[in-house]
Order: sequence, then structure tokens, then C-alpha cells
Amino acid sequence: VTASATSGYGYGVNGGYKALNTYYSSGTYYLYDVTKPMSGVIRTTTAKNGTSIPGWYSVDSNNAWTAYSQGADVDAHYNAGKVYDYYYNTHNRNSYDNSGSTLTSTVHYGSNYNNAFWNGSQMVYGDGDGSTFAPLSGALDVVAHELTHAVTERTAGLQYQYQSGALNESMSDVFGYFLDSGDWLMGEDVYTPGVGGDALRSLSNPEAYGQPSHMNDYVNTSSDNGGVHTNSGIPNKAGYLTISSIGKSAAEKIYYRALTVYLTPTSDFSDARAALLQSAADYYGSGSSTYNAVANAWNQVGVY
Ligand SMILES: O=C(NO)[C@]12CC[C@H](CC1)C2
Ligand SMILES: [Zn+2]
Repeated sequence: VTASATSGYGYGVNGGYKALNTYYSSGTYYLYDVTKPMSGVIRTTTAKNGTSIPGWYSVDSNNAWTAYSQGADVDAHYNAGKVYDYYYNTHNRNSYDNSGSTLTSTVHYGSNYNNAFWNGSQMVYGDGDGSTFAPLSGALDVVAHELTHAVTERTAGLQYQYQSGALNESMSDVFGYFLDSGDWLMGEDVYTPGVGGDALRSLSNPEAYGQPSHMNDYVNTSSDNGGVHTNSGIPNKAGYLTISSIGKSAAEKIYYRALTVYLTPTSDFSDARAALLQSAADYYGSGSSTYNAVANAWNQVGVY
């Protein structure tokens, strides 16, 4: 038999059944998805708990990816496909660069590694230490968060420091919500697997996880690139208020337009307010209820 696209299945990090777009060649199945339009390939590899990436293709002998250790591979592949589909179907964007570049995710990075990141070329996920994190690809909002860093890097290019960096973080959390909009939490599916009901961050209540939600409480610090994971609470709260007020569909439109048309590398929170207002005016008119709702949301977090 020659090589061909195949359909497999597996169990994710939290045991959920996932249908997988795979590839068969010479007796081996690969996490290699060729079903996307316009040549966008999605592929998943494993670092085998080392740190050299992209490592090796994730493989299986019978296309049933059901081993416990394969959960991270299954979810990275499945969730990357979901995020690809989201950007293509909702925003007509073909992969992170809008040119159909291959989306590579490497799992089992490092040992007990409690993090995930986009390295400028690909996604990388740790397995977590089993206490602070389960394998991080297990959360759709985390995968969307990371891949949105890639989109941001190719569009607004928001510098990863101080207000532009906190905005960069917030864009990733807001698009994480758009993909996983069952709750206002971020990372809940992989954070502290032994503890129920908690999360890494909350868009509706940033204070619940130590983040400010008003400019009066902006944290001036040089750590964490100027507090990018702390001060993101302020634009995140504005995002929650905006989405709650105008609805998810209108919010997706103005957020994507702000990110890809108006924001620049040095944009700060006030520039984000202006970019979202301009996007709302472009779509709905400057006197529209949508426009006024955006202004009100940012007023409530003290950003003018
Ligand atoms: O916010 C983040 N990166 O900027 C996180 C931290 C833990 C999850 C994986 C990566 C989200
Ligand atoms: Zn991030």
C-alpha cells in the first residue's frame, strides 16, 4: 500500500475520546494531518522528555492512540487542528502566518516541565509535574493561547514587555476564551489536576488569581518582562466586559481586526482601547451600541 491520509482515534490527557487525522506509510501511523485546505499541514512530534526540538514524529502501530503516555500527543494534535479550523473558518486566516505554514507541536518536552511556549517557529509543551500541571496540551484554551502568540507575532508584533506585553498575553487569553468559551477560566483543564475548580487565570475575576483588573492596581515591576502575566488582568477584564456586553461573535470580529489591522509592536492599553473602538466603528458605526459598550468596558478598568 502506498502512503495515505488515514483516520485514527485516541484518548487525550483527561481521557476524552478524540478522532485524529493521521498518515500511514510503510506500516507506521503518524500524527500528520493533511486534511486542511490550502496545504496547511498539522504535525505533532515528541521530544521524548529531552529538550531538542522538533524531536521525532509521534508514531503508532495501529492508529489507536490509546496509551496513557500518548494523551499529550493526541491532545496537541487534536487541539492544534481545532485552533487551525477556528482561525480559518471564523477569520479566514490560513494558519498562524496566513500563508498555510505547517503547524508543528512538540510534546513531552523536558522533565516535569510546567510550561508551554511558541518558540517563533513551533509549539512546545511540557508534561507538567503532575501536581502543578498535567501535560499542557490537554487544555484547548492553552493551545489557543500559545498559537495566538504566533498570530500576534506575525501581525501586531506586540513587544513582550510591560503594557504591550501584557496586551500580548491578554490577546492570547481572549482568543483562548473564543476557542474554549464554556467558562471564563484559563488553563483549568490542566492546572493542578489534583484540585478541582481552580485555574491559572480568570478573565471575569482576575483578582481570584492575583491579577489586577483596574489601572489603579497596575503592578510596576521588572520581573516577568514587566509583569506581562500579572497586568494582563486589566485588558482581560475589559475583554470579559466587552464579550459579555456585545456577544462572542461581534467581539471576535473586533478583536481580530484590532490585532491584525490596528495594533503595533509598542501599542499600550490605551492604544488597545482605541484599536477596538476603531474596529467597532468600522463594523457597526461610531455611535453604535457595540461601540459604546467597548468604551464602557475600558472605562470600567480605568483605561481611556
Ligand atoms: O501564559 C502562559 N504563557 O505565556 C502559559 C503559562 C501556563 C500556560 C502555558 C503557557 C499558559
Ligand atoms: Zn502567553
